[in-house]
Order: sequence, then C-alpha cells, then structure tokens
Amino acid sequence: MHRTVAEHQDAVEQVLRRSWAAFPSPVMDDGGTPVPLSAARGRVLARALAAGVDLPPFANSQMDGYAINVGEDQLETADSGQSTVYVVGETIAAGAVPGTLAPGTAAAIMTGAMLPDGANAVVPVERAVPALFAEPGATVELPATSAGQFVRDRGSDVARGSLAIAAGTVLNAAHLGLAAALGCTELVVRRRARVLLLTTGDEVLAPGDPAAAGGLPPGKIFDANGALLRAALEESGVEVLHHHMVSDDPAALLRLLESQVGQVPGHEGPPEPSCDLVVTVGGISAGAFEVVRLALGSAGAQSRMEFLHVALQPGGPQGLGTFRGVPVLAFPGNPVSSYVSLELFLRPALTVLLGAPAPRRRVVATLEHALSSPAGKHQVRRGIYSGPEFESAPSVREVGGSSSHLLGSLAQADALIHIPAGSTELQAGAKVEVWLL
Ligand SMILES: Nc1nc2c(c(=O)[nH]1)N[C@H]1C(S)=C(S)[C@@H](COP(=O)(O)OP(=O)(O)OC[C@H]3O[C@@H](n4cnc5c(N)ncnc54)[C@H](O)[C@@H]3O)O[C@H]1N2
Ligand code: MOO
Repeated sequence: MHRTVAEHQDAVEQVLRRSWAAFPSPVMDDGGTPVPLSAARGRVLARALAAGVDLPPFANSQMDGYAINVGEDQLETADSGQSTVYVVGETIAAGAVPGTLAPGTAAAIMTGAMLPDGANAVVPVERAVPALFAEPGATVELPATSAGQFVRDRGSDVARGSLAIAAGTVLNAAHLGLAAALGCTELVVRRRARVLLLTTGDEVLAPGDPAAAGGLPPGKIFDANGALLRAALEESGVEVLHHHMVSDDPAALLRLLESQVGQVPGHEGPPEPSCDLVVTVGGISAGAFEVVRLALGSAGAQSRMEFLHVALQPGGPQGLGTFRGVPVLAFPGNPVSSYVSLELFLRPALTVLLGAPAPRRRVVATLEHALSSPAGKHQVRRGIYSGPEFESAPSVREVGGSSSHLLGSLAQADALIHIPAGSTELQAGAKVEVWLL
C-alpha cells in the first residue's frame, strides 16, 4: 500500500520537527543573529522591528512648488478658480532647515524639503503664475488650495514606536528599504537550516570533470541534480553547507556520512550537529546498486530510515529518517523526481517549521488540452501558465511529458500541474490546481 502525498508530507514535517527539537542548539525559533541589510533578503526576521523614528521624520513637501499658509477652513475654496498673490520668500532646498514663513509670503520649496513653520500647504510650481521659481521679493499668484495639500506629515507613513516589520516576516526588498529608512544597518534574522547535499551514481560526472574533456565517456552523464537541488534548496531559504558527488559504493557513502554528520564539539557550550539536514538524491529504488538504501541500511543503530513508495509520479520512491539524529530525506535520482520531491515534501515543511520560504502561490487554472494520468497516483505535470487577461480566465498547458528525466521541459516550465490520485482522464477545459514556480 503506497503512502499518500498528504501522509508523506506529514511524515516529513514530523521527522524534521522531532529531530530539530532534540538538537542542542535550536534550528526552529532560535534567538536570531544580526546580519547586515545586504545579507537579509529572503531571511526570516527573528524579532519584531519597532520604528525608532517617524517616517517621514519631518513634515515635507510632496512637490516642487510654493509653501504657503492657508486657513484651515479653506477646503471649500480649493479648485474654485480663486487665486491669491503672495510675496516670494526664501528658497528651501531638500536637506535645508527653513526659517518661519512670514504671513502673506510663499516660499519656493523642493520635493522632500522641510516645510517651514507657518506653512501648511504646497502649490506645484506649474500652477503658479508665472509658472517658475521667482526671485525672493517678487510676487507670484497661486490658485486657492486646501490645508494639507501636497504636504507629507511627520509620521504619516510609519509612526515612531509602531510595529514596522513583524517577527516571522520573510524579508523582501520593501522590508529592507523600510529598515534602511528607519536607520537600521542590520536586522536580527533566524538562522537557516544547514544542509549536506549528496548526489549519487557511478554514471555521474561533475560538469568540467577532466574525464569528459574529450566529450562524455560512453554510459556517463553529467551531474544535473547537484546544481538543480543546490539552487532549489537555496531558493527554499536553506544553506547548502557542502555538496558531494558519491559513487555507488555503499561503504564509501557510509564513511562520508560518518565523517560529516553528527555531534561535533562546538567552540563553546554543548556540541553542535555538523548539519541540520541531509538530502541525498538517487540510489533508493529497486536496482542492484542502490547506494543510499544500502549504505543507510548497513549503518546499524546510528541510522533510522524507511524506504517507501508514495502514490506520486514523479517522486514515487522516497527515503525518510535520521542518521545520528540528523534528519535525512532521500529523494529519487531522476532530476524531475528530485525537484518535485523537494517542492512537495521539503519546501512545505520548511515553511511550517522555519517560517521560510513563502509558500508557492496556488491557483486554479483551466487545462488547455486533455490529459490522462495513471490511476491511483497523484501526478505532477510541468506546465506553462497563462495568467488571467482582460476577458480570459487563467489557463495552463503541459510542457514535455510525464517522464521524470525531462529536464529540458522542466526548464521551460513555470508551473506544476497537480492531477489528484482519483483523476485519470481530464478533458480540455477541466479545472486543475497549479503551483506557480
Ligand atoms: N524496478 C523498478 N525500477 C524503478 C522503480 C521501481 O519502482 N521499480 N522506480 C523508478 C522510479 S519512479 C524512479 S524515480 C527511479 C528512482 O531511482 P533511484 O532513486 O534509485 O535513482 P537512480 O537509479 O540512481 O537514478 C535514476 C535516474 O536518474 C539519473 N540520475 C541519477 N542521479 C543523477 C544526477 N545527479 N544527475 C542527473 N541524473 C541523475 C540516473 O542516471 C537514472 O537515469 O527508479 C526507477 N526505477
Ligand atoms: O517517480 Mo519516478 O519518480 O517517476 O521518476
């Protein structure tokens, strides 16, 4: 009996949660570490950020124009066609501290410049007669305007002391801009899970391997999964500590795991796990040389692994458990299978347990053509999504086929199309769940 996708998602989350809860230093909800703003994008804010200053810090002009004082009751007269003649006062540049505005005068003021005391409205220069910055002492005719017009009040965006960014936020460009506007040089972020990534197979050579200098030797392929999974892991907010390519020798793989995984003495305090997660790719199905299955199966009490089938295609064969208490996710070797495994099982668990990455956006779209899918399996097809346009609903079409070696079509896709286990024939026009990549 195959495990369902939902059951395996739950199992992955539980293994990560239980293992990490037992780590001497927390992976989930650690106290946080300060990092410079330049390194904070995509990280999870550990502590709420309160605004230390008002934004804007002072009332300022939203336009290049003339700062004037109008009666608070002048609302009705705005755009009434009436105008007033003012004597032109000082010119206020952005960054300058102006004097008080004398009654009956209009100060030439630039966008972002501090409003002088006594001013409460700005008229854009193009509405002045003449429509230019006149010399101090000249006169200018300005149309009636209402109090507050084109004035950006102190604290009107973010008030000092208010919550600027909530704890748990995945920091994006706008958050970093806001933090900088508030004068922060760094933010306290949660630590990322550190991953050991192992790709496997005697047939696999690293791109650039001298053995392929004269072209790929017969029977060999380049390691696609190393680059694919490293990037997908990093996009998922984790740090890839090391990536090793390992051969189909189980003893060598076990030696590598024993040298890289487990409690190692920390500089201070309790020993630290050397990594927070091991992700292996390949070597887990029914072949004669399944290196991950054999290595972890012969590792004795230090390994607690199960190898199973999920009712999923691609990504059916899966391994899950721990090695020396560190969680291990063993993904199948076909590139699309390994990618789909990460998307369906690891990413959602990271989102729940660590607060990042942001979940994939899930939408319902109309299938542009008929599709069939194997009975009893949740199938994930790769697709190209067309978002809703003026008069058309969102739609999706498959790119490539269902086979899990089709890396070329994965590279063209921007969506995963989900066909649930119960559906075998879908007509064009059927509604499907789509995850946007
Ligand atoms: N008798 C059965 N055979 C297979 C079954 C099964 O249930 N019974 N399942 C198939 C499915 S589904 C998958 S997926 C694969 C998973 O196999 P493994 O996890 O053991 O992966 P490998 O055999 O090592 O490799 C599979 C495939 O992927 C290529 N590969 C592996 N590593 C890389 C890499 N780093 N870069 C690029 N390509 C890689 C490898 O050459 C194979 O073609 O098993 C099926 N078989
Ligand atoms: O799941 Mo294998 O997961 O098709 O290629």
